[in-house]
Amino acid sequence: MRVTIYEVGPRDGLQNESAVVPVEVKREFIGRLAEAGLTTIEATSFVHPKWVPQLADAGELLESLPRVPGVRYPVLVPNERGLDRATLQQGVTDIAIFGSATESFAQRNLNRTVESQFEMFAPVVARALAHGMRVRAYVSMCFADPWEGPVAPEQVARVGRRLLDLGCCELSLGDTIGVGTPRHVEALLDAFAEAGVGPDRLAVHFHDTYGQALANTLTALKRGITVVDSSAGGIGGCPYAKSATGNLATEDLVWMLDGLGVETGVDVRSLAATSLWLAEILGRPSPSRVVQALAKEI
Ligand SMILES: CC(C)(COP(=O)([O-])OP(=O)([O-])OC[C@H]1O[C@@H](n2cnc3c(N)ncnc32)[C@H](O)[C@@H]1OP(=O)([O-])[O-])[C@@H](O)C(=O)NCCC(=O)NCCSC(=O)C[C@@](C)(O)CC(=O)[O-]
Repeated sequence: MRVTIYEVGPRDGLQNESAVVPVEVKREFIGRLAEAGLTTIEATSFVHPKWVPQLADAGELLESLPRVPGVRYPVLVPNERGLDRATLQQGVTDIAIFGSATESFAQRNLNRTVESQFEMFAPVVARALAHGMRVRAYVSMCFADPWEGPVAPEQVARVGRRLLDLGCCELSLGDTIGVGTPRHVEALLDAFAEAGVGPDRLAVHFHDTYGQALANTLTALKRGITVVDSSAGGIGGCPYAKSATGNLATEDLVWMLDGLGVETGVDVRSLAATSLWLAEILGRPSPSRVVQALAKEI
């Protein structure tokens, strides 16, 4: 078995830093992630720079990224303006749109209703596919929403199905505020199966607020999912969902997968060294237990 790790640290992680990280640091971070063996590294976002100033340097960053054979750098794109900006850059081959399962988050994150988000995304996906790009979709607030409480799995599956039907090749299921447990994961995957979406088209994206991300990931793997999102050192969050903390740490994920004999191609020690380097720059320790444990021997 092989699991593809979809690294989101440079985007999901750095978008939530209070300080703006210099473009040179981002470039070195991404280069080091590729050296550690990660092959899918979500680099940045072409969202409105006023909404996420931390990623306002998206164009400059992409221009200067090392082109490593076999390494892809997907970027978030919410709308046609974002796609215009992304396609100005050489070598953008993968984009991701990001929808919400709930009205409250759709409004706060996209300034749209759940229904009108599809109208915004449809031309983006059509144009990106015509350019030969690969398009992923996210659906956020898959288990609960800070303003609306628990979210019904069927509601998430309905939104997710519509995002996939736009022509996206993969749907990443976001536990944006990190409250889900394995039982919720089972129920959500049942709802997707019911809606005709199997694990081959799904990825999982767990924030680790309540320490459940690894257990949730294992549950998803047992259900046949083979693409897992995580962020180096466990940095991350979402600026429009204040209760969101970091993603599942990539080191915690790799440690578990190594132990299970599942191939990832990632060197956990090299990755932890990068997270320690970044933690020094960010001025606070990595929340990852594996990074903390390896710090003693690196
Ligand atoms: C979607 C919008 C743009 C709508 O924002 P809006 O204000 O409704 O935009 P608009 O379409 O009304 O346009 C207003 C102005 O913004 C400009 N504009 C419009 N779009 C862009 C763009 N792309 N780049 C640059 N400029 C842009 C546009 O050109 C126009 O300029 P004007 O004509 O007034 O001079 C805004 O809500 C936005 O940027 N939202 C992004 C929020 C975000 O990035 N959140 C974090 C990522 S999602 C996440 O983290 C969750 C995830 C994916 O990790 C999964 C999980 O954990 O659940």
